[in-house]
Amino acid sequence: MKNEQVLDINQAAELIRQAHQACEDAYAPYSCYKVGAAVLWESGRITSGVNVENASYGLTVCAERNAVFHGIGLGERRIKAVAVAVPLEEIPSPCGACRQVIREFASDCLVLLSNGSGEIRKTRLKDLLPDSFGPEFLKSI
Ligand SMILES: O=c1ccn([C@H]2C[C@H](O)[C@@H](CO)O2)c(=O)[nH]1
Ligand SMILES: [Zn+2]
Repeated sequence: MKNEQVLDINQAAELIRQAHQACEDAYAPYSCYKVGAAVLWESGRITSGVNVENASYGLTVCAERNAVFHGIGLGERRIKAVAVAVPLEEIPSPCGACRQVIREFASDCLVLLSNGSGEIRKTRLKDLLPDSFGPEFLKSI
């Protein structure tokens, strides 16, 4: 049940810092809504990502998914926590697609949402995506 563990305060601060730092490189020329995300894996590694928009709007990929996919490509499989940061007043909230992608690698995990003033909303994947569908459902097939 490692996913249920509470994060060390320094790890949480570092995760949020990396999400904010990533946010600076977000590519969001159409929405101008820049997002940075950082994922803490069970290994202790942190990967980050930004939203990448496209002139063909539907090809846009969120910061959260890019941060997760970066870790998967490095061999990571278990997410411990995710931080999402925006440089605005409104605290961000991951979209449904990103919640489901995080769910693939964590049945539950800490989710830290931070705005431009450094305010933090602390929540959990289970609260953001209740009664979720995940890999275990396919194990009996
Ligand atoms: O949690 C979120 C919400 C939105 N976006 C991106 C997608 C798009 O580029 C822009 C506006 O939706 O923000 C993210 O990266 N993460
Ligand atoms: Zn998303």
